[in-house]
Amino acid sequence: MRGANPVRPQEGGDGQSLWIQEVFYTLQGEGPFVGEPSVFVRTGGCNLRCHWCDTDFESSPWRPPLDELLARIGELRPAVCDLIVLTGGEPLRQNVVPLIRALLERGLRVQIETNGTLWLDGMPDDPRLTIVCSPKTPGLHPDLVPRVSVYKYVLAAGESDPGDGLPTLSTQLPGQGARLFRPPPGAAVTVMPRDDGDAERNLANRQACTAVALAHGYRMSVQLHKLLGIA
Ligand SMILES: C[S@@+](CC[C@H](N)C(=O)[O-])C[C@H]1O[C@@H](n2cnc3c(N)ncnc32)[C@H](O)[C@@H]1O
Ligand SMILES: Nc1nc2[nH]cc(C(=O)O)c2c(=O)[nH]1
Ligand code: SF4
Ligand SMILES: [Mg+2]
Repeated sequence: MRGANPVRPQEGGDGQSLWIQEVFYTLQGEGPFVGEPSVFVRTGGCNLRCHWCDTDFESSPWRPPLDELLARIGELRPAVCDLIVLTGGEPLRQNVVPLIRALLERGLRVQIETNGTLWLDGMPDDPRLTIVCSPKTPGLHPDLVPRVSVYKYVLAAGESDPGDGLPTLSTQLPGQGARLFRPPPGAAVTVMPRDDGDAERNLANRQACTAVALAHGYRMSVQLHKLLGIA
């Protein structure tokens, strides 16, 4: 929300009802499953406030019971799609473990998009659960790090470290220096150009991101959905 959202702490709760911004059927536009038909579940609220965040996650009053949410996912999901993406806002801010368990029990795959600062006890350890972490802070939750499949860094021109190409500025405070979390050796790293809402800057961000990917051997992900003009 371009740094305009309230910072909300992690909620406890039994996960039997969740605050949901939207549920929609689209193509995964980012990361390891890019291009795959997916049902997105966007949870409300976030525990961070990234000044360049491109997403609204505060405008929905919907807090359905789990069964109602699962029914909505079922309505939107054609049989050809078995991928559910949990995003937000910050999906691990709420207790999404019961939702994840219910989706896995239905034979579906689940991918989480997370900022990596939170964790939930009882998170299933299932090969059909994929955690993609997009670091925003110098530190991540220690229990999350071993569960991350891919680290996906958002990059802007002139804001990456010449040593490893990864971000050098704070995502929370415009213009402030910060060395964001660095992945463990051998971890899968994807870089993705930041959408600054300006064609010229976005071109520079894509060019810078391409150069970093080529120089450091990272995978490059563009936000496919924005190129296609879909949600
Ligand atoms: C809106 S966030 C929600 C999930 C989680 N809070 C996170 O940050 O990973 C989903 C993805 O969009 C990325 N993102 C947010 N704003 C962006 C922007 N302006 N340009 C490119 N990617 C952006 C985030 O880094 C993250 O990978
Ligand atoms: N199509 C599409 N793919 C996405 N991948 C991550 C997204 C997000 O906002 O978490 C996103 C999104 O908002 N739309
Ligand atoms: S952590 Fe994710 S949802 Fe929260 S403000 Fe940053 S990019 Fe947006
Ligand atoms: Mg998005």
